[in-house]
Amino acid sequence: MSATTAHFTVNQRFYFDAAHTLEREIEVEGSRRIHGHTYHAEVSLRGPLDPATGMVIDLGLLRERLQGVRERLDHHLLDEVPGLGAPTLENLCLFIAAALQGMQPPPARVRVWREALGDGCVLEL
Ligand SMILES: Nc1nc2c(c(=O)[nH]1)N=C([C@H](O)[C@H](O)COP(=O)(O)OP(=O)(O)OP(=O)(O)O)CN2
Ligand SMILES: [Zn+2]
Repeated sequence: MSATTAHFTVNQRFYFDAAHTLEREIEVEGSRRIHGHTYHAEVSLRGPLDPATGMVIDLGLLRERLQGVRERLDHHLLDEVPGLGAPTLENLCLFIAAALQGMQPPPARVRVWREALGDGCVLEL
């Protein structure tokens, strides 16, 4: 396979601590009470190599964008974050993907998980 036709997937991770409430059909009381989680997120971008740079994208550029996303989530009450909707793992994946609109290459996968609970969500784009 030649370096000019190959596609690569590059990743960047970040984490944030946030509080939320959630309307659920089970564990109703505890979920309605404000409580917090440490969330982890990983974004994957997939694209060809730029032969001039030897990179799909400079990961520093992705880190800068993700820092902006992190600032909108870290130490926030997720219920109040504009554009998020119900503060679920699924909506966090969509929120992060939307915040990366216009990136080249575009995000191919966004994963959000809560390590302590062992639950997570993957958005394949
Ligand atoms: N499909 C989804 N299901 C659930 C989500 C979600 O985002 N997507 N989220 C939750 C809640 O966030 C919930 O807080 C997690 O609940 P639970 O597993 O009960 O964990 P605790 O908060 O009770 O964990 P502690 O052990 O107390 O830290 C549920 N479902
Ligand atoms: Zn929760």
